[in-house]
Amino acid sequence: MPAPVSFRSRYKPDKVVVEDLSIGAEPIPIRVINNYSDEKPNIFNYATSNRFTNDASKMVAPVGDMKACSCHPRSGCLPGECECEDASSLIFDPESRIVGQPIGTSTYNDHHYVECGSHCRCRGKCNRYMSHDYLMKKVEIHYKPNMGFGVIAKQHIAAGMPIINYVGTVVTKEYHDEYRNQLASQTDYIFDNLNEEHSGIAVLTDAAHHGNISRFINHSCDPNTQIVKVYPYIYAHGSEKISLPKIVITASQNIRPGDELFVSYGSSYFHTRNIPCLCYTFCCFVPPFDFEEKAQTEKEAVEERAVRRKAVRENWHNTGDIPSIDPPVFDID
Ligand SMILES: C[S@@+](CC[C@H](N)C(=O)[O-])C[C@H]1O[C@@H](n2cnc3c(N)ncnc32)[C@H](O)[C@@H]1O
Repeated sequence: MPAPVSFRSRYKPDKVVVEDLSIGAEPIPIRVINNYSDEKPNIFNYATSNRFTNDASKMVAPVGDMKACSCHPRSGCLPGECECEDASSLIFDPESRIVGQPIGTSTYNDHHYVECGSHCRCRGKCNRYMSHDYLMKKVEIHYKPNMGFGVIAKQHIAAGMPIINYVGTVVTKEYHDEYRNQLASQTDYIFDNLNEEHSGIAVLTDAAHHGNISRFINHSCDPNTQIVKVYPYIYAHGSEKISLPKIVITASQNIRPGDELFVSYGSSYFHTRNIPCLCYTFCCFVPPFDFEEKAQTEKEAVEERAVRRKAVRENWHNTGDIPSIDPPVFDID
């Protein structure tokens, strides 16, 4: 009689290539799984908060310049009474879930939230805050041949819940244009958190060398997360400086363990880089829409990515110091 095959032995365990990507910076370790090769993510500084180039930090208004709410600490900061609440386009329930707004879209420009904090009269005791500097959800980074590394949820995340802040080096657009050429293939991790609609000042968050797991979130034309801009203060009209929002990635639908997190980069991301979108969703809005044609371009894209990764790795081995091409920075948060 053949020996019974145990359920476990039929499945290969995941190959862990990094035990904790955050090297202890996050409360929950982040494993990196690559069942295809020994490749690890390119080297970067894992960080839980933004850092600013000198030019960008001069643009950010000091706390004293910004307005806050004058609610009593026990008032609960209710709509119609709280200035922070009234300045927000989103409403949150007591568990900090987005409610009262059609969710499921990813256009972050329409979604902003002003959270209360220690600078308000309520001292932030009202729980009207949603940006967490640390990762509050269990996730893993998994390698897939078509898109490279991506973020996989390892727990249920309810629709509307914040997941992680997009963290990187904050630079003004002008400054970035200047050093963009040096970075050439490193522009994959730039988030355009343009503040132009408020102040005319354009700011980017670049997570190429400094960032957290949000830099690994891949694109889908049918994403399950959306971006919310969270302002720490009420924007003071007429100010020459900006109130810089935190970029918070929130679940736009219920996410189950094993689901990959996707955000929408917008079609211009793919047009400017001339690469195909490989999300394979039926609502894919990036040409080519033909699956056969896409399969060919996918092969090219995978090859091209392998070449780019190799170049970055070689640069790292030769110079031993990729972060040296980063602009000078200092931390202000
Ligand atoms: C912000 S990075 C995401 C993390 C990346 N996968 C990695 O391994 O570092 C963006 C890059 O991931 C890949 N990518 C993400 N979503 C994709 C998609 N829908 N189709 C094709 N490539 C995608 C592209 O190479 C893109 O430039």
